[in-house]
Amino acid sequence: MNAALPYASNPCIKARHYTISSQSYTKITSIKAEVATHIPKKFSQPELSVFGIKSTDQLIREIVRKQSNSDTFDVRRIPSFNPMFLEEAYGRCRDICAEYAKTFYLGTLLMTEERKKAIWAIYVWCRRTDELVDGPNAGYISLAALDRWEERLDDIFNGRPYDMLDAALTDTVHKFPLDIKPFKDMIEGMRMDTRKNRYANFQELYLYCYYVAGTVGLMSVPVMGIAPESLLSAQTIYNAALYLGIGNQLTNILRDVGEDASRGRVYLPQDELAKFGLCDKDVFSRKVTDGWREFMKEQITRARFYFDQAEEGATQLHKASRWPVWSSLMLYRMILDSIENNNYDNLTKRAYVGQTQKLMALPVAYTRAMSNPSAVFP
Ligand SMILES: CC(C)=CCC/C(C)=C/CC/C(C)=C/CC/C(C)=C/[C@@H]1[C@@H](COP(=O)(O)OP(=O)(O)O)[C@]1(C)CC/C=C(\C)CC/C=C(\C)CCC=C(C)C
Ligand SMILES: [Mn+2]
Repeated sequence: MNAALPYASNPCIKARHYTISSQSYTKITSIKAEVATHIPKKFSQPELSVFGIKSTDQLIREIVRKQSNSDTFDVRRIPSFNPMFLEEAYGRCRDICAEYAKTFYLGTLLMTEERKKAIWAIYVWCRRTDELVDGPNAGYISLAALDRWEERLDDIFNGRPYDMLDAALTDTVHKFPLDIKPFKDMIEGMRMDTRKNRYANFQELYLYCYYVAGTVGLMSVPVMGIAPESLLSAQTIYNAALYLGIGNQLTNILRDVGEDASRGRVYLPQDELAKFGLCDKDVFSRKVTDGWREFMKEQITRARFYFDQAEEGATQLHKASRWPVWSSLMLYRMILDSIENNNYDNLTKRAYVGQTQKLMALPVAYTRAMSNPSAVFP
């Protein structure tokens, strides 16, 4: 199908005429087959340094250096919590994770006791952070409130938690070498969400995805642990964690197009919508056209690319963490299949993965997770 749209019939095109030949479109759809062998220019990772902030390589290098060198690691006051208090704190984190994130919660049940508690504590902090701008009270959020939330984060890391849920994270940062930087960057992502509800291009969207989701990957690696027998560098594995977060967020954005539009938010890159003769009006009209389907095929291909890049790192994690991470990776990626099965109607339908499908994926995730980590991919 030629996705070219004549100028006259396209209500969204203002000053420029966009065409995409069928040959180049075939090239894009065939890129999926190539993605396992090399990183095609089209989907190479945009660099954060273009925004005047540290590149992801620099960011990860600093985190890895800090975490591998205990005497430079942030000195924290060692909290002395009552064991009963901590048990209740983690129990509340567990209940929140089970209630609000069934897929992640299923993944955590495959983890060791200490790791699952740590992820529940990290999840709760992430969910509370997200709820500041996405929750029922988001209308009252201010930059001052986000600054106060960041001060509370500093207190958590300094052994002075504000409440029981914060205390679970204080205990976690004392048990695992978590760095505060990804947590601070997630708060920066929420500041970005309060001032920005359109994204001109993928570079801008990538920055947002790093802030709200890539950071989750960076937070999680010290808890998941790296396989001692892994031949890959920590930097490579952290990059994979970043990719998993990016893949999750891109998928989340594609799943929630309708829901986000009803809140006046369009995360889809404006220049890529325009390339297919689309604009915000098409999103708000909820009309699933052929142009929309072609646009969605490219978006799904790119999201899958990031999951594919994460696979290499997931296999290099500590043996006890690989199955939960592989499960989470596969289950979230299956949302993309659901969007395809809905014939790309993510404007009126919310794609989901049924419980049976989730359970059937677990043994497949297990076999993928148990492949040999020292078999470094070509
Ligand atoms: C088992 C497992 C993977 C656990 C990770 C659980 C965890 C800590 C998740 C935090 C999720 C969260 C609430 C983040 C706040 C911002 C936000 C909402 C991010 C989006 C998540 C989806 O949330 P939800 O589906 O509830 O969406 P709605 O709010 O309803 O729209 C995100 C899409 C980001 C999620 C990112 C990850 C889960 C990244 C996980 C990466 C790792 C665990 C790294 C693994 C390591 C390697 C080497 C691959
Ligand atoms: Mn969402």
